[in-house]
Amino acid sequence: MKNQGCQVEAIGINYKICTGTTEQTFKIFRKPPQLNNEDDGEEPEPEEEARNDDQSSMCNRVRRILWDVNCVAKPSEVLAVVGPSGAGKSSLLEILAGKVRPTKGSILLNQKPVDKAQFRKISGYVTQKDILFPLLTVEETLMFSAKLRLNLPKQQVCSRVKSLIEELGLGHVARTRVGDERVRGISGGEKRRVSIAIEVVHDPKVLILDEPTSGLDSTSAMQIIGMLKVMSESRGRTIILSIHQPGFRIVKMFNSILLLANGSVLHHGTVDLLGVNLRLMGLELPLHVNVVEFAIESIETIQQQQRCEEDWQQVPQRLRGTAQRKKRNDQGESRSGRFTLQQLFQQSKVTDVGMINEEMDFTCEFANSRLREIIVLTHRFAKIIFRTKELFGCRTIQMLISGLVLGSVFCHLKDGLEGAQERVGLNRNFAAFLNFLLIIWLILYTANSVVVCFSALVPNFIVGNAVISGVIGSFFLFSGYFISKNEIPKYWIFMHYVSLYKYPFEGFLINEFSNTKKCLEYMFGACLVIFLCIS
Ligand SMILES: Nc1ncnc2c1ncn2[C@@H]1O[C@H](COP(=O)(O)OP(=O)(O)OP(=O)(O)O)[C@@H](O)[C@H]1O
Repeated sequence: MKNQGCQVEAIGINYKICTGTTEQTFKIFRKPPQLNNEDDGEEPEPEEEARNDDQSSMCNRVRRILWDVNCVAKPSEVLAVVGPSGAGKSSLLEILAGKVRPTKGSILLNQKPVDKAQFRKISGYVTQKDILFPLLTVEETLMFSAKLRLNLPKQQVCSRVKSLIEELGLGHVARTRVGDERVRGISGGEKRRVSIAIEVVHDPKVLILDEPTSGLDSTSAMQIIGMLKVMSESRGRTIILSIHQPGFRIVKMFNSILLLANGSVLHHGTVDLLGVNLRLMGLELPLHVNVVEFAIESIETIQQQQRCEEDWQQVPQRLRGTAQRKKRNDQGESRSGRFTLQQLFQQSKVTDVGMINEEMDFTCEFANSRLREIIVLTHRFAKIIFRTKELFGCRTIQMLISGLVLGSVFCHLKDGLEGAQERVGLNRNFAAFLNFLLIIWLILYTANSVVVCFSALVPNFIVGNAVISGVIGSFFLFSGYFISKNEIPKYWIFMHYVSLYKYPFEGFLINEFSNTKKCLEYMFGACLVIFLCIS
């Protein structure tokens, strides 16, 4: 595979979510609604129209998350997405990473529509929340990630992981378990670095990071962004990251900034350009505040001005012209030198797309075969299971008890036909079929309710897991499916009545066989026993 860069471009991204539904009945069978062009004032595209039709009946409240977002991230550059909390940074990154489908707009990779599957192979995405295996050590976590994503000899994989650990300042915790809220492990900042390392280990062409510096001290944050900067410059990688309150030195490392507020782009360009625009608007940068921080702080003003502008757009053109002339005379355009913030910010949109080679070769396979992936994943799973001593112990005890119970139930079973259930064709009757569906539906809901009930009662996942499999298993065992009520030893009979499977099982029998006059036992070709009813 050639060492080429990737330009990632977002064009006209709109993203809306449905926050209220009218029809809840079939919601579980559908994807969460993400609604379209209700207030666009634009013709929906065919695909959107279809989705709209499907969902419009369900959604009565739509929330706009992103609105006409355009941006470009070039190879060898770091694009920082900034903005206040809730501005839509994470949503945009999820869309760029192909995790979420936008309501409208497209993502281009080197000026071609992105192929999601291919993009996943050449990119890395670090989510805002650290999703790690608490029982693995830092080194093991990275080793498994490297083994899955690299097709290199073990020695090289080890040395790459070791150097990454050193580079990210994780050397002192390399052999410490990651941990979670139950078992104390590495710190929050160290977890953040591990999450980054997992995605960096295979050296992706495009790296998308959602707040990589959150929870880090300023030195560590500097170190991380510095590492990403080096990655982008030396290897031509494209880095897109979101960040809150970057320091002076960090801001200097960004090649371009995308300032978001309320899902709209207020600035897309260099940091210097952002400073120039703010000054042109009469917003003087205070001492000891960097330009990005100041721009975020000034967003209130921008939003106010936007609202004024929107109101202004409502005024008829004729009146607007008169008022405009009056305003110019009153203030003197050249004296103030002020433009609306929106106008100025829009001017700074990046237009220089640069020279990108559209013929870049992206055909690459996964690093390892499916078989090897399964082996690596099985190894990891086995390690985790072995380390979950409580779960391992509970499962072993549970298996032993189940074995003993099974043995005690079936040890006196008679040979021959007696006690065995006959399996014959189901009742071919529409009412019986509907009844069958109803029973299935009831079983599903009953099982669901039992699980929810036990999950509320037990203290944690491990105990819950063991209890629920034991309870469900014994319910199944004593339901009458394997052994009839009369054959169950007296000391276990209570379980038959407690079993939640007994009732649907009998319901099925009644539904399928009652009054069907099916023959249950033949002798010399003649029917001996007919299924009339079940008591
Ligand atoms: N699935 C969803 N359901 C409801 N609201 C959502 C959903 N996804 C995003 N939002 C809302 O969209 C807005 C933007 O969210 P997003 O997480 O993208 O913001 P952000 O800029 O990354 O915020 P922060 O910096 O706090 O992480 C928020 O107000 C959030 O509540």
